[in-house]
Amino acid sequence: MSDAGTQHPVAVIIGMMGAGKTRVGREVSQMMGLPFKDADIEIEREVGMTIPEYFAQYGEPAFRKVESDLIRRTLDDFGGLFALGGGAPMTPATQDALADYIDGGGRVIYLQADPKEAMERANRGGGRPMLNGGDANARWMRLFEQRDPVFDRIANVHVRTHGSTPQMAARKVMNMIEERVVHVGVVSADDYNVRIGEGAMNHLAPVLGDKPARIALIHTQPVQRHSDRARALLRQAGYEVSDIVIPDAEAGKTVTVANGVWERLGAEGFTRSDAVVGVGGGAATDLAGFVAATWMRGIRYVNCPTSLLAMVDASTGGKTGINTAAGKNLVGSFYTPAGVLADMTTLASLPNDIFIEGLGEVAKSGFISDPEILRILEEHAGELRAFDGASFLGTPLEDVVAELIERTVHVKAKHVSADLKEAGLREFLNYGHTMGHAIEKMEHFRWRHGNAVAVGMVYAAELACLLGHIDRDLVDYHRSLLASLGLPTSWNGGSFEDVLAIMHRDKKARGNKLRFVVLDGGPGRMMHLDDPPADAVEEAFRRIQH
Ligand SMILES: NC(=O)c1ccc[n+]([C@@H]2O[C@H](COP(=O)([O-])OP(=O)(O)OC[C@H]3O[C@@H](n4cnc5c(N)ncnc54)[C@H](O)[C@@H]3O)[C@@H](O)[C@H]2O)c1
Ligand SMILES: O=C(O)C(=O)C[C@@H](O)[C@H](O)[C@H](O)COP(=O)(O)O
Repeated sequence: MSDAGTQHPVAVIIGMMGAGKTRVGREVSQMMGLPFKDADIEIEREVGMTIPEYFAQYGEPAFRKVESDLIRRTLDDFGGLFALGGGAPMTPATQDALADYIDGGGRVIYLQADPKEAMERANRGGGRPMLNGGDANARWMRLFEQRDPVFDRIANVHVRTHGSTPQMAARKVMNMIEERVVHVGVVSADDYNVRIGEGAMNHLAPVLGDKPARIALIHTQPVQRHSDRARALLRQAGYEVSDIVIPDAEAGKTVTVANGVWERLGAEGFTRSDAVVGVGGGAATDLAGFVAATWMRGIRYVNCPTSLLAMVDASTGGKTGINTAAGKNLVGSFYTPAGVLADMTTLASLPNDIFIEGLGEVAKSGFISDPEILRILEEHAGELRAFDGASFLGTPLEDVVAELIERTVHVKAKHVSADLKEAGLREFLNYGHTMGHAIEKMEHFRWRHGNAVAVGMVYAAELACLLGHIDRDLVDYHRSLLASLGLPTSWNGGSFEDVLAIMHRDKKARGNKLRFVVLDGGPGRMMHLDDPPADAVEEAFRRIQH
C-alpha cells in the first residue's frame, strides 16, 4: 500500500449523515490500535471555525474545495482510519482521489446503516447545514436517494450495519479490513477475487451485481445456518431467492441431482441474467458450479465454501462437475465463478475430521509449489490436528489457518490463471489424485477426498523414488508430515488390478498410457511422469499398503 515514505489510510469510511462513520471509525481504530481522523474535525481545525459557520460565510462550493484538498492530502500521508463527511464523496475531485486510493490497494468502506436509524440520528444532533431548511427528514431522504447509488459505486467494500450496535458494526468493518483477497486472472474468462475472512459472505450482493433478479441458492442440510445467512443477505439486497437443498457430500454430485435443479430453474423461469450461489463443501460447490455452467449454457455463479477443502481448492479454479458410475468428476465443465467468498465464520461448525481432510489439499499445495506451507503445517501440526470449530474464531490458530488458506489459494490461482483447461501446468494441482480418486471409487466414496489424496501423494512419492526422481528422505517426510496432521498414509482396501483399471481412466491418462505428476528433486519442483514402468507402478502400490 505505501509508496516509499508515504502512508495511506488502512480504510476510508463513507456513508450518509447519521450512519455512524465517526463512532464506528473510532471503535475500529481502538480495536486495531490505529489512529483515527474525522475529515470534518480536521477541516474545522484547518479553517478555524465550525463547518456551519464556514458554510454561512463562504458557501458550499468553497467548503467542498477545502474538503477535497484536505482529503487528497490525508489519503497520501495518514496511515490510520479516515472517516469522511456525508457529502464529501459527491465532489468529483474527492471521487478522483478515492479512485486513486483504491487503485493503490485502498479500501473505501460504504457504511450502509438502516436509513431510518441514520436519519433519526442525523436529525437528533443538529448542526448539519445540509439538513437546514424545511423538513429535515424529507431533506435527509432526498440526499439519501441522490447519494446512495454514488456511494455504492465508489466503495469497494460494503458493510451493512442494520440492527448492529456500534461495536458489532466495528467488528464487521474490522473483518473487512483484515480479510485477505487473492486475485485470480483468467486468460479466457473474467478474472475474479477469492475473499478470505470473517464476514466475507457480506460481499454477496456487490459480487452478484444488480443484473440478476433471481438467485438459486444451492446448499446442503449440514450448512443450513450458513445458507440461512446467505439467504438473508440476498433477500435484504432485493434478490428473489429459490432455496434448493441437495443431498450432502458426494451424494449431491450426480446427474439426477443436477437434473432436479435444472427442473427447478425451468419451472421458476430462470434466465441468463439470473445467478447461482453455492454454499457448502466442495461437493456442493462442484454441483452448483456445474448447474451454473450448464443452465442456458452458462449463468453467473458465486461460491461460498464452508469447508477448509472447499475454501482452499474446490471453490476456485472453475472445475465444476459430477461423478458417474465410472468414477470421480468424469462429467463437468471448466467454468469460472464471478467470485469466491470464503467466510471464516463458517468454519465454526466444521467437524474436526472434515477440517483435517482439507489439510490434505493444503499439504499438496505445499509439496507442489509453496514449501512455506509445509513449514507452517509442521510448526502448527498439533493445533491443526486438534481443530475445534466451536473455539476456533478469534484465536491465533484462525490467523494461521487464514494464512494457509491464502497461500493455498495463491498456489491454485497461479496454476489456473496460466492453464485454465489443464493442458499441462494445471495438472500439477492433481498431485496425489491419480491414486486418490481410485481409492475414493474403490471405497464407494466412503473415504473423504482429502484423505484419499493424502495416500495418493505417498503413492506418488514412492513411485518417484523408485524411478530416482526423489530420495527416500522425502518419501518419509510425506508420511511423517501427513500423519502428524491426522491424515492417512496407507490403504489396502482393494486389489492392484482394480486400482490400475481405474487409474487408466484418470483424466490425465492419454490413450492406454498412465500419466502421473510427481516431485522432481524436492518440494516445488514438479514433472509429468508418462507411461511409467509397470513394475514400478505395482511396487509403489505395494508400499502404500499397511
Ligand atoms: N472443483 C475442484 O477444483 C475441486 C477441488 C477439490 C475437491 N473437489 C471436490 O470437493 C469434494 C470434497 O470437498 P469437501 O471436503 O468439502 O467435502 P464435502 O463437500 O463432501 O463436505 C464434507 C462434509 O462436511 C460438511 N460441511 C461442509 N462445511 C461444513 C460446515 N461449515 N459446517 C458443518 N459441516 C460442513 C458437508 O455437509 C459434508 O457432510 C469432492 O467431491 C472433490 O471432488 C473439487
Ligand atoms: O483444480 C485442479 O485442477 C485440481 O486438480 C485440484 C484438485 O485438488 C481437485 O481435487 C480437482 O477436483 C481434481 O480434479 P480432477 O480433474 O482430477 O477431477
